[in-house]
Amino acid sequence: MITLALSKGRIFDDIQPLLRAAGIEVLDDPDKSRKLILDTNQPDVRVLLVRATDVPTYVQYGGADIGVVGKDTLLESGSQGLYQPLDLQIAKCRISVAVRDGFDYAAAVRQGSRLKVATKYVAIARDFFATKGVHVDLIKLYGSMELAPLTGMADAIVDLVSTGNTLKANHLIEVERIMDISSHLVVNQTALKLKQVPIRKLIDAFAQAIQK
Ligand SMILES: Nc1ncnc2c1ncn2[C@@H]1O[C@H](COP(=O)(O)OP(=O)(O)OP(=O)(O)O)[C@@H](O)[C@H]1O
Ligand SMILES: O=P(O)(O)OC[C@H]1O[C@H](OP(=O)(O)OP(=O)(O)O)[C@H](O)[C@@H]1O
Repeated sequence: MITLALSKGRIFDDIQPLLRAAGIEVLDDPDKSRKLILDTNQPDVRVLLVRATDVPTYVQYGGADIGVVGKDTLLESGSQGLYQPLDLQIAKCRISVAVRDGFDYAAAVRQGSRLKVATKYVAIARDFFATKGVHVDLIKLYGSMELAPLTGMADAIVDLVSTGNTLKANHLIEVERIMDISSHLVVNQTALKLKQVPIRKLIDAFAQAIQK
């Protein structure tokens, strides 16, 4: 049995074409069912639905053999002991710094001001600003980061950007791109040894499908 950990929503949706290319059809619809273990058309492949941030944990501790997770989550929460064989090139976005329209970020950086930065990505933000030599006070949030500059709680946010619509709708401007993000395949190292043939087969099928 191969157990694949996926998060509901964007990653679940975007991985479907790659699963199909590997001959795997998920039989349940996570939007219609409350089931957390989903069957597939392959009797020896099942899908676990977990929170995006929990995917590395399930794979690390062997609750799942493989998983699909954003690079942002891997960088932020660590990827200890995980084999990362493939960039799946799905759920593509970038992680950026954004400020309220009208806030002079360049001047603040130039003057060496201490910036208040709100983010879910504290580790990534700390690294980024440390490399730039910018002093920051980091405020950890779990969502709706856009509100922090709007309410005066922070000068800037570090968050994911894709179309830019969320920033635009909240009168925020992207001022720096920290890095590009996509989702990666992560594999439990013991599972890779014990179930080498089916896992390699799956990795190869995904790799081929990505190239098409
Ligand atoms: N707007 C976006 N466009 C493309 N990819 C995105 C976007 N937002 C997030 N992602 C990617 O998809 C992954 C999963 O995002 P999703 O919104 O499903 O979970 P989450 O809400 O970030 O996690 P959690 O439920 O654990 O809080 C993110 O880690 C990121 O890599
Ligand atoms: O540039 P855009 O295309 O507007 O995408 C960016 C938005 O996408 C993500 O939120 P998501 O849609 O995952 O909502 P959530 O964080 O509340 O889950 C991210 O946190 C941004 O808010």
